[in-house]
Amino acid sequence: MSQVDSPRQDYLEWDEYFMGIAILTAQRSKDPNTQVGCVLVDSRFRVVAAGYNGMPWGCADVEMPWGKDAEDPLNDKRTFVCHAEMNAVMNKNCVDLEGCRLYTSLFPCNECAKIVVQSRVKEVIFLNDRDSWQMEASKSLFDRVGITYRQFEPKRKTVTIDFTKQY
Ligand SMILES: Nc1ccn([C@H]2C[C@H](O)[C@@H](COP(=O)(O)O)O2)c(=O)n1
Ligand SMILES: [Zn+2]
Repeated sequence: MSQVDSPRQDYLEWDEYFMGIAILTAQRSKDPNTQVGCVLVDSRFRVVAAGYNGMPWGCADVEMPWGKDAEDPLNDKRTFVCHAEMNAVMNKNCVDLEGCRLYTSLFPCNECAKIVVQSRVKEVIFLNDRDSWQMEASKSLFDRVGITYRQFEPKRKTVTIDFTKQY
């Protein structure tokens, strides 16, 4: 058996690891159009929260609207769905989120930005962005209060999870 005395080089970097968890978390979402995942990480690189977009607790997914109906807000998912970021903050397993980093697969909307600010998160790392007034409002809010944000720049294209492999 061959022995090596040097550490692995191909390990995941922190950003890849946490964004990977956010993307995996998004796979729990029932939204047929867009699945978003979010992870909160403390200053000691511990995951303290995770969330994905979904209907509020107790709502039967099959009874809720999943489309966007501009005519009838009661038949529009946007009226009801809880965003990944909000769910992550609500699900935190620590007392407060001051100084935490937030990893999200989609830039936070203006409503979640308010929650992010109030939680004293210090940095937002996002995978994708949208050209919308909601995201623009979030950026102006983050700029005002000094929350930094940056797009995740992957060094690798894929991370494979193979349930059939022996780990
Ligand atoms: N930062 C965000 C942005 C959006 N979401 C959720 C809200 C909806 O469930 C979905 C977007 O649906 P679409 O407009 O693409 O039909 O993503 C979120 O959780 N976090
Ligand atoms: Zn939001």
